[in-house]
Amino acid sequence: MNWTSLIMLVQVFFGIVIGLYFWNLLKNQRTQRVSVDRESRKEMHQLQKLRSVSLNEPLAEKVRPLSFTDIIGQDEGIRSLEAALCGPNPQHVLIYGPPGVGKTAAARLVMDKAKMNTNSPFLMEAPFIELDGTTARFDERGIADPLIGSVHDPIYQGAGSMGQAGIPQPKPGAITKAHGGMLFIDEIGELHPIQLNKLLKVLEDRKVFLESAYYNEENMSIPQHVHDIFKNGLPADFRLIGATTRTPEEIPPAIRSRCLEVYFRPLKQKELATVAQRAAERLKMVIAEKGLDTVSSYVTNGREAVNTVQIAAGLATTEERNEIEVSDIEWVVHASRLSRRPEKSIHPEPAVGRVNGLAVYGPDLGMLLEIESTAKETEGTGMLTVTGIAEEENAGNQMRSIRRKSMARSSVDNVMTVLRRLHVPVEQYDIHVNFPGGTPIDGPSAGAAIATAIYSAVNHTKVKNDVAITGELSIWGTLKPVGGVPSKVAAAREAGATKAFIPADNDETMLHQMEDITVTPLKTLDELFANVLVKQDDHKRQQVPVGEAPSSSVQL
Ligand SMILES: Nc1ncnc2c1ncn2[C@@H]1O[C@H](COP(=O)(O)OP(=O)(O)OP(=O)(O)O)[C@@H](O)[C@H]1O
Repeated sequence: MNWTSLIMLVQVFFGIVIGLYFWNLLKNQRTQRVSVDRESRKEMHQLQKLRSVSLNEPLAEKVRPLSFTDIIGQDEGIRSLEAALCGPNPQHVLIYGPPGVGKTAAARLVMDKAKMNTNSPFLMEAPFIELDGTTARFDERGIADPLIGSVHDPIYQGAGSMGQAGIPQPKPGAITKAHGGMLFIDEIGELHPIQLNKLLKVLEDRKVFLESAYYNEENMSIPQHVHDIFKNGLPADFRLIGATTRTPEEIPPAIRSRCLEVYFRPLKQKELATVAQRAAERLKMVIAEKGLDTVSSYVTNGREAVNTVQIAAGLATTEERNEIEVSDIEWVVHASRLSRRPEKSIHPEPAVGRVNGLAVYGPDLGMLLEIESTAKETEGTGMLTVTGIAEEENAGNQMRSIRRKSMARSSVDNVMTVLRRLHVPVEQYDIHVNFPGGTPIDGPSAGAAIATAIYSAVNHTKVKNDVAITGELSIWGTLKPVGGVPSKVAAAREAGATKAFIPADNDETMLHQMEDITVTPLKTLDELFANVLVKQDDHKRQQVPVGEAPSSSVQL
């Protein structure tokens, strides 16, 4: 055997070895693919089997509002929503309101309404994307950001063929999916502050730039579309609808200033009964008037009304009835541990030391705030006791937080100064001011009402029972403007008051258009006393001893 044939033999040998290696590699790949295909077919079969099974439509779906007319009691909010989004120049919107009053239901319907307007920039195929602020996870490393989008870097498992080639892959977030349409973020106030800041930037730029340490613009193996995304950003031109149960003050001003603010209000008892009635109709059930009364006096919002009817309907159906009985509703309210709504209403008679103040306890949520005061003449210097208020409060924001004496307590001190200026001998009395009801009260807006209660107690003069008062009191005795006056006046009317006294600086035309209540703007405490205290002739002056509870006082 010569050298040539030996070399050929070696070449053939290596050729066979290399051939066998590649053949083996291919075989392995094929076997792998066959087993992946087999596995995938099995999974697909399983998936189809799962999809073939479906229960009937959940009751919650059956009663979901299908048009704006199905949403009860929110005409004003819906009107603002339509004005903001259904015209030729749609704007970003923030919807405030308590839980379960129809914010989500309205937001889901507004896109269809907008598309009906031929001048609307939303195309027929415009997307409506929903995201929940409470579950939109914030990931500092930006590996997965469902809101803004993220880049799947080649180091991560499952980066696929692009990953193996060292290519970073941009993954669009909700803002890009909503491009050309609307992005609805429920509970927007729960988003992480950094997410909110990023969102703000997107609202400005109408596109989003993603970043990756693995991106290199010189890298020719990176596909054209990836280069384009890193250079020009992903489109994100949408209109935002944010819904929140928080108050406007809790939402960053930068977001608020870019949005039209819309308010959904709590539902009144009658409206809750209508929601319950409609839910029963949609479930093809009959419900008696008394049943509706029971539902509406226990539930606090539309969702609770609908849920109560659904469970009661379930009870009736299992007993093959199509009528929901009062006992079904009673069973549900007790099983759900619902308690009867405390209906605040004015007292039937005027009394000494008892005043109807007004407060707000959430966006657009006003309430009648009872204030009571007693005054007992004393030998020495009188003592002042204030109960039912918050003792201290936290103010400021996340950057700077301060603790201060409660504003309600400070207003009582201001009141004492004003009364001394009016020559009311407050230091000769032990005075007790109480805010009954169990909710710690805070804020300065009850100043005028507190002054009336103390003045009334010291002078044994009754306060009219059908009047309600709001207004901060300056130490000079003037009434200063306060927030939430329309909802406070509405709450006063609901409670049966026929006259509301507000600071002159809060005077608005809409307040005078309210039915069943007269709204009077005032400048000073003197004017207030002249209007709200019962004028009595000296001989008729009531004989309630100082400090004794008025006859019509509530038992706590
Ligand atoms: N004003 C209403 N009119 C009719 N139905 C209502 C109303 N409010 C709530 N509902 C019923 O309650 C369900 C839940 O309401 P929705 O999700 O719109 O409330 P929400 O204000 O968005 O509450 P949350 O802040 O808790 O998300 C609705 O699908 C509807 O069946």
